[in-house]
Parts: sequence; C-alpha cells; structure tokens
Amino acid sequence: MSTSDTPAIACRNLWQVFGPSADKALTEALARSGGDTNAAAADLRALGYIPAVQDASFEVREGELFVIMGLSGSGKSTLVRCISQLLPGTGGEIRIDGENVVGASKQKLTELRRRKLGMVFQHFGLFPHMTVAENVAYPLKVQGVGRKERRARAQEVISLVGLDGREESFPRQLSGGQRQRVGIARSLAVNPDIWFLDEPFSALDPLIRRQLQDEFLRIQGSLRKSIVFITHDIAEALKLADRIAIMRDGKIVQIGTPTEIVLQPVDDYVREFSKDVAKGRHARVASVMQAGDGTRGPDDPGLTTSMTLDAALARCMELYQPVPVRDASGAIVGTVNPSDLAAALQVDDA
Ligand SMILES: Nc1ncnc2c1ncn2[C@@H]1O[C@H](COP(=O)(O)OP(=O)(O)OP(=O)(O)O)[C@@H](O)[C@H]1O
Repeated sequence: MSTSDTPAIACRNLWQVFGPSADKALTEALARSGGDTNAAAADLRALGYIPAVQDASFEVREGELFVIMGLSGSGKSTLVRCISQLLPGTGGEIRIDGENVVGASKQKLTELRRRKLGMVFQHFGLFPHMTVAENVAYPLKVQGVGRKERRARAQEVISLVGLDGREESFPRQLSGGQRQRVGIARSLAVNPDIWFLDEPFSALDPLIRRQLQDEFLRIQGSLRKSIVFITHDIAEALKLADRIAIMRDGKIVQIGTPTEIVLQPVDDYVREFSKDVAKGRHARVASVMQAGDGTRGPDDPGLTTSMTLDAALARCMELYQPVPVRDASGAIVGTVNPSDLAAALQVDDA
C-alpha cells in the first residue's frame, strides 16, 4: 500500500537493450566491465546491440511534473515504454506506487494500465469514425462503465479541456490543437494516478502549443497528477517541469529543477541545451540568494525566493531614480527609468 512518501514511480538501474538475447548480453557485458556501466554500454554497442536505456535511476514524486528531455534517439520514449511495461526492460527495478511491476503478470499489467496509467502521444491516436464524446468515453467502455456514467464523465473531462459544444464532432472536423485536447480528455477519463505524455504538443504550431501548455498547467494545478512528460524542447521543459531529467545516448546525465539545469549544467551537452535560454526568465531568486536575516530598511524592493531573476531585477531597479541619456555630442536629451530598462529586456511569453 502506498503512502504519501512513496514515490509514484521509482526506477533503479533500469536498462533496455535491443538485440538478440539482450538479457544475457547485458549480464555478460556488466561482468566483463566489472560493473562499470559506461564500459558495459560501449561493449554492447561494439557488439551491435542498442542500449537505448542505460542504468537509469530516478524517482517521480506524487503530484510531480517530471520532464524527460534529450535529443532525438536519446532514449526518452523507450524509457517511458519501459516504465509502463510496454517494453519488458532488460534489467533493473521499476516500482509504481511502491509495487514492483517488473515481471508482473499480464493480467496485472493490463489492470495497471487501464486503471492507474494515462497516456497521451504526439499523434493523437483518435478513432476517426467516433465522435469526440465517443472517443473520450471509449476507455470507460473498455472498463465496463455504464452508458450514463460514461457520458457524464466524458462531459466532465471535455469541459475540463475546453471543448464544450464539440462533443458530436468527428476528429477530421477538428484542428490539430483540438484533436490533442480530445487525446488529453480521453486519457483523463479514467482518472489515472500517473500520466505519461510523449511529445503531446510537438505537432502543433507555436502559438497553439503555448496555449495548450498553459491549459495543461492549469489542469495540472487542479488535478496534481504524477506526470512523466517527454519533450525535446528546452523551453517547454523549463516552462512545465518541477524537475527535468536530461538524457543522452540512453543515459540520464542530469536531473534537476529548471533553475539547476539552466544555472548548473553538469556538462557541455546540458549547457548546449540551455545556452540560448533567457536565464532570467527561468532561474529564481532562491538560486542566487545568500541565506540569513538580511537587513530590512527603506531599500526593500519586496523580493521573494520564487520570483524570477527578471522580475527581481525589475523590482530592484525601481529603487533607482531616472538617469540622464545623452546624444552623440554629450548633450542630455532625455532620461531613462532603470526599471524600464530591466522591463524592456524581459520576454513576456514563455
Ligand atoms: N524496437 C526497437 N528495436 C531496436 N531499436 C530500437 C527500438 N526502439 C527504439 N530503438 C532505438 O533506441 C534508441 C532510442 O530510441 P527512442 O525512440 O527511445 O528515442 P527518443 O529519445 O524517444 O527519440 P525521438 O525524440 O526521436 O522520439 C534509438 O537508437 C532507436 O533507434
């Protein structure tokens, strides 16, 4: 039985190796390398195997929005498929709500997927011959929920994703963004505890994508699901995540909060991701604060630990008087308010 301290997901030393007799090949490679997992992965590659997930260990806390990020082919989808046991995994341990799922019976896994896990993929996966309402209610039908209850629940989640009035439309009559909302509503219909989303917004154009991200955050704000969200877009990761895991060649190279990823990248690969990111928009005051009582005098701009650096800078600048601005000859032609300087450098939309 889980308690609130039990992580929603816990993976220990998880491997997924593709190739013939992969279990045996992994055991032998680990033995040859004396347990050095990098050497074992290199060994497997040299033999023609693909170690798509290499020795991954992490936890997703209850109610946490955990983002997995990495370049194409780094193993993100494979990792998530292992967790949900759509792939068996080649080694390691996976616990969902404290329960070991590796080697669980087919029946138990089907039950787990139906009742506990929700999934949303990039390519909506809607049934073209079913209406929005029927698509959304479908997983409930599979669960054997009665027609009336199905309808009521479908209506509830259709409203939640902002599709009221489109219940009787068919997928072909909807825009890409609306179709993805149907996908989200369908995955929420069974009220899953754990929600997997694999690049759900990447087929959408930037504006719609941002709108859906905002709505997604709103929905998560009220539902507090435990979420594993895959993206290869750093801006999306930073905007959504409580914590981010960065994958490279099957390996998790860093796990951290958005601030940690941006301000303390562990290597050049992670640094490369965040190099064009406006750090002031994502890093929080807590990351640069020196702990202590401090002094509270007339010069207190009212900063809080959770404020972004951009917002904090603008507040601090409000303490200054307007300063003169000169033309090329040195004559004063105007003034500028320091807080306006800081505000002008901020990017409004995330
Ligand atoms: N069934 C499979 N058989 C063999 N190799 C596979 C299989 N599935 C994935 N791979 C390989 O595993 C590696 C990781 O793939 P995966 O799809 O997990 O990456 P990804 O990070 O999700 O990529 P993308 O962002 O492009 O979806 C790739 O080299 C891929 O070719």
